[in-house]
Amino acid sequence: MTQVFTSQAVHPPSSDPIVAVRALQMVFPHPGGQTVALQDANLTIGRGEFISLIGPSGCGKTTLLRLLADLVQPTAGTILIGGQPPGQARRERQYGYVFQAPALLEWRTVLSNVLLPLEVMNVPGDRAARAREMLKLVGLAGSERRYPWQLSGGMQQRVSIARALAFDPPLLFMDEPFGALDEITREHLNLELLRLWRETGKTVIFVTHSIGEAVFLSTRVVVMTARPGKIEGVVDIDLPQPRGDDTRELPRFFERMTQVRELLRKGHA
Ligand SMILES: Nc1ncnc2c1ncn2[C@@H]1O[C@H](COP(=O)(O)OP(=O)(O)OP(=O)(O)O)[C@@H](O)[C@H]1O
Repeated sequence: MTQVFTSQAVHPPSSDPIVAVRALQMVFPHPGGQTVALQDANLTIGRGEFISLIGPSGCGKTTLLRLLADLVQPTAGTILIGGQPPGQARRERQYGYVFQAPALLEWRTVLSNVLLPLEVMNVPGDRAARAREMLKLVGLAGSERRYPWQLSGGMQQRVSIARALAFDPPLLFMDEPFGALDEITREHLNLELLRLWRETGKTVIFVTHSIGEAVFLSTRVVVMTARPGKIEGVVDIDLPQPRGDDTRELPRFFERMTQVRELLRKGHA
C-alpha cells in the first residue's frame, strides 16, 4: 500500500468558509494493492482567499482538486463547498475548473469555446454578451473570432480561464494552468490573474510546482509532501497587495520562499 498524502489541520481563516474539508480520505485500488492518495485531510478556506497547493509529483494535489470538484468521490470524510456537498455545488455552478492543458475545441472560435458551457446548460439571457465580458476580463477582447490554433499557449490558457468563469462562479480551481508556459509569459499571466482575482473577489485554489509562483500569487501556501504524504505546513504570505513586479524584489518575498522551500525539504527528508 502506498501512502501518498496525509494532511493535518489548516487553521480556518474566517468564520464563513467557502471550502471546508474534514477527515478526507481517498484510496485508489489497483491490481495487487491500493494507493492512499489522501488521508485525514483537513482544510478550511475563507472567501476571497488565494490558496496555492504545492508539493512533489504524486502527493495528491490534483486528487484534492478533483474531489472538491465532484469529479471523484472520496472513500471517507466530508467536503462542503459554500456549505453544500460538492455534487450540489457543481449543479449550482459554484466553481470553475481550469486544467493543465487548455482543452479547447479547435473547430470553434474563441467566443464559441467560451459560450460552450452556457449553451450546454441552456443558460438564459444574452450568452454572447456574457462570453464577451469574460474574454475582456482575461484581456482577450478583439480575439473573439480567432481559432485556438491561431493563439499562443498563454492566450489559449486565457480562453480556458474565461470559459471557467462563464457561469461567474465564486470559486475557481486551477490545476497548474501555466506550467507549460515560458517564464516571462507565466509572470505576465500571474499579474493578470491577480488583477482578475482583485477585480472579481473570487476564491482561487491553485496547484503549482513553482515556489516563486505560489508565494507571489497567494494569501496562503499549503505545502504538501509525499512518502508519507501530508500537509507539511501552511505559510501565510503577508506581502502587501496589490502585488506587482516590485513584489519579487522585496526581502519578505525571499523570506517566504525560503519558508516554503524549507517545508518542502522537510517533507523530503
Ligand atoms: N484515478 C486514479 N487511479 C489510481 N490511482 C490514482 C488515480 N488518480 C491518482 N492516482 C494516484 O494518486 C496519487 C496522487 O496523484 P495526483 O495526481 O493527485 O498527484 P499530484 O500531486 O497532482 O501529482 P502531479 O504534481 O504529478 O500532478 C498518485 O500516486 C497517483 O498515481
